[in-house]
Amino acid sequence: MTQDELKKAAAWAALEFVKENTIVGVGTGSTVNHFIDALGTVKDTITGAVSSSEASTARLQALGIEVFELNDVDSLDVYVDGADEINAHNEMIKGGGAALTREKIVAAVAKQFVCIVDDTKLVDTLGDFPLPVEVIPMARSYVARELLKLGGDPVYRQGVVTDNGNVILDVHNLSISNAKQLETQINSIVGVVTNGLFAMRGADKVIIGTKNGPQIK
Ligand SMILES: O=C[C@H](O)[C@H](O)[C@H](O)COP(=O)(O)O
Repeated sequence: MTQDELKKAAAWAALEFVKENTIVGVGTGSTVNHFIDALGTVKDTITGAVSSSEASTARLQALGIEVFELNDVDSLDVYVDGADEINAHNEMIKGGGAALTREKIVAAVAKQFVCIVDDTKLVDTLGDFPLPVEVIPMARSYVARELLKLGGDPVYRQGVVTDNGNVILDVHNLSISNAKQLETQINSIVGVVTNGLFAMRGADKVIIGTKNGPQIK
């Protein structure tokens, strides 16, 4: 099976966590795109979706799924999203597609975070994937200097502007032994909007696409 087929298998398996007559929290990325396709097949049984990016919103609406503003929704039963890396504690690096901040906000509202990944995303230690940090544009150089002090090598993601009008620094060469601590530490740098560590609020369930079929843990 190709990596994309593994992503698709994990994404479709997430339908089992979607309850009738609810609003579903929807993440961003190539794995989630398969989930949106799956959601399209049950669109008449759900109330709609809250989206974590302009890209996912466009895809949901193209399938005729109503997209609600998060501010108009009190709670979400489930949030389904992919990850760039995930460890055995269900802590993740996300933001490869620059959608990390809205993803973290929608995830915070959801009762359950279901992470959908192919098995190449499983790691022992987070940090091989460069950690995305969303930064207010005028703070970019200052934040980069502070990230250097933490032992990382920040690289400006040229040409990328987030849905919130900000920029991304990708921090290379981090070997992350305490993800919760680093998440908090980076978020406390002035000018950082948020970083792509999802450790304080990790995944509750993980669906892994494997060649033997989707595994849920
Ligand atoms: O900003 C993007 C998101 O965090 C994605 O969920 C993450 O990058 C995984 O994306 P993909 O499913 O395309 O590997």
